[in-house]
This record gives sequence, structure tokens and C-alpha cells, in this order.
Amino acid sequence: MREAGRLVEKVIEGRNLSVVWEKALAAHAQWTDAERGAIRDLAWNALRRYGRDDAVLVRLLSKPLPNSVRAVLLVALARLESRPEQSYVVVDQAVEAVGSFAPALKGVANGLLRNRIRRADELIAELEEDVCARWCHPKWWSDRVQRDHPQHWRSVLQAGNTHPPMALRINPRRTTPNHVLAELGAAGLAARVVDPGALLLDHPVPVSRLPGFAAGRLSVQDAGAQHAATLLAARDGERVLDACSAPGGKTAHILELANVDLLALDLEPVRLQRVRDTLERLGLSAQTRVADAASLDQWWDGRRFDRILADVPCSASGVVRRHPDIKWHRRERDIAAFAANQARLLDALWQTLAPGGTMLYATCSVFDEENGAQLHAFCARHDDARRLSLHGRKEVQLLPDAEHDGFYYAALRKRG
Ligand SMILES: C[S@@+](CC[C@H](N)C(=O)[O-])C[C@H]1O[C@@H](n2cnc3c(N)ncnc32)[C@H](O)[C@@H]1O
Repeated sequence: MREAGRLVEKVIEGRNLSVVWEKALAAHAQWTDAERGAIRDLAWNALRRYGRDDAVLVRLLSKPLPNSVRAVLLVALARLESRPEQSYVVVDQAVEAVGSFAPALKGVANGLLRNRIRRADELIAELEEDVCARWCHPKWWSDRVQRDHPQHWRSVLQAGNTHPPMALRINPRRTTPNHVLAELGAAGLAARVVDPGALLLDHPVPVSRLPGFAAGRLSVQDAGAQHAATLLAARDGERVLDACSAPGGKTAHILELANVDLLALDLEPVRLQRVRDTLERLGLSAQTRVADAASLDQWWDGRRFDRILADVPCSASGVVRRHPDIKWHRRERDIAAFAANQARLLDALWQTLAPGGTMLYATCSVFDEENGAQLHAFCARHDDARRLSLHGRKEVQLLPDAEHDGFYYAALRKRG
């Protein structure tokens, strides 16, 4: 609980969860897979529920506590919710964790958690009126989801607070779904096919337990993300641009499905190296280049592409259960900044698309400003752009659920 508390403490002080997690892993190479999994679960769950449990702390504390103690209490409050049958064990663990670095505050921690157990019903009733506490999302965020998805806003917010599913992508160049299902079964891992080439594990496991991963027979990729390569539908011999490619899941999928000449760009050198590593593991090849995709003079040689995947940086509001710190760090004004950058990328990339070519626009957002409204504005600016139908619709908005994360896709054809 102390280690999970350290992660939560850094996040409430404004740090990025993925970065602090990578650093913690590097500093504790001795942690076993089970320890890593347990610490990760505790910290991620606490951050998914932060809006609610922070409101509980506000109600139960009479004076402020150091962030280190608050963080352990947040971990313990989330645990009390998920394991009510172990409530007194949770209290003991939390008190011991606080005692290890702030012995004078053990009593406060103990009293607060026992108070939370005693007053559970009363607190639930009080928090019902507080939107942030009720939905565990900032109010501006839940208001926006409600406005953009009036039919489904509750399920979107609820999905954002759950443990995400773990999906696998089969590399058809090396194996088949049936073969992978058999290999997983032999390793004691139950899974089912959810889309052609996509399997959903019944229970997430560390990658090291996946048979065939190192040999490149499969990859971990959300089932919703796997729509990108199939919707792009690149054909053998085409010239393809993956404009924002890192860490490379979609790049690899495109290359698994067709023999194309692919250029993968990304702004971040460290992230682009992950694309190269992934391609090597899977036995695939592409040109890779560090560049700002919108600055054509940095990277474009003037030869146009038949297909472009623009999987642009976005709010990540469709994958928030995987990155729960995002909910608390984003500000509403960030969404307009993302949308402006997306428009800049789209306008630049459009120039590099061949007449008759296709650009697939993708985000992992559920906010309309980055999705439908973005495409609407793009088409108003470019009279040589025509929306292509995707599965009979002008766009695909996947909302997060038990099988996949939230993604948005729209395809544009350039007049020939
Ligand atoms: C949504 S992620 C891409 C995920 C990737 N397509 C995949 O499936 O693995 C967006 C990526 O865009 C990169 N990026 C952000 N701004 C960029 C820019 N101006 N030009 C190129 N890449 C950019 C980020 O570094 C990040 O890796």
C-alpha cells in the first residue's frame, strides 16, 4: 500500500502516472510480476476513484494532511470499496503504511478509515449530489460526455472507472486465431475471438505470460484500436503514411495485413524507437522518421501517399481507465488546444495525399470537438474532400465498454 501511495502522491502533485510508474519499475527491478500487478492495481484503482474518495477525505478530515498520507488513504478508501469484506485488514495495512513514514499520523489514519466504514451509508447519500464524486470524473468532463452522448453518457462514464479489458492481435503472417487460442488454453489463459484477428482475454495477465509474444505471433492491442488498420484497408504495393505512429501498434497491424511501402513518423524519438522494436519483434519493416508531421519541409520528399493514417494526439478521453491521471490533470481548455493541433495536422497531411487516395482520421477520444466536429470543419475547409462510408456510416464512434476502449474513425477520399 505504501508503494501504491507513492505513485498516487506523485500524481496528485501533478506528475504523469505512466512516467512515475516507469521510474518506479526501474528503481525496483526486484519486484515480482505479482507485486507489480498488485501495486499497479491499487494505484490505478485509487486514481480512477479519486474524485469520489477525495470528497470523502474532505468530509472526514478536520485539518489538512501531507500528500503522502492523503495518498495512502486514497488507496485504502478505494480498497475498502472494492474489498468491503476485508475492511479491517485494509485499515491495518493502511495504518502500517502511514506508520512507516509518519508515525505521528497513524492515529488520524486509523480514525478516518474507521469513521468511513461506520458512516458508509450516510456518505453515499451525501455524495450523490456532488457530480464529481458521483461519477468520479471532473464535472466539466461529465457535462461534456452528457452533451456529446445524451443516450450513453452514463455507460461511458461508468466504463471510464472500470478495469480495462486486455485484447490481443494475431499476426496473420505467423499464426492463426485458432492456434493462438490453443496456445493460450495450454497456458491456462481463457480467451475468445471478438473481431477477426482480435482475441479478448478473460483476465488480464502480464505480457511475459503470453505464449508466442516474444516470437511475434501476437501483440497486445485494444480491440477498438484494431479497427484502424482494417478501416484504412491498405492494399499490396501502396505507399502508406502513418503520421503519428508511436508506439506502433497500428503501424504493425497495417504491415501485418498488406505488403505496403510504409513511412512511420512520430515527434518523439524515444517513442519512435518503440515502433522499431515492435516491428523487429514481429518481423516487419517500414521506414521510420522523427518529425513533426505537420511541418512538411522536415520530412516530405514530395511523393504523395495512397493512404494516410492520422492517429492524432488527443485528449485520450476514450482510454481514461488505462490512464486515470488524465481525468484529473486535463483542463477543459486543453480540448480546444488538442482540436487546433489536430486541424493543423490534418490540413498539412492532406497536401501529401494522392488524388483518389484515402486518409483515415483516428482518435481515442469520446469528445465531439475532436471527432465529428473536427471532421465537419475539415470538410468545410477542403472542397476536394469527400467522406467515405465506414460500415455504412459516415463515422465510427466506439464508446468504451467491456470489450474495447473508446475510439473515433472517419475516412476521407481526395477527389481524383
Ligand atoms: C495517439 S498516439 C499514436 C498511437 C499509435 N498510432 C499506435 O497505434 O500505437 C499519438 C502519437 O502522436 C505523436 N505526435 C504528437 N504530435 C505529433 C506531430 N506533430 N507529428 C508527429 N507525431 C506527433 C505522439 O508522440 C504520439 O506518439
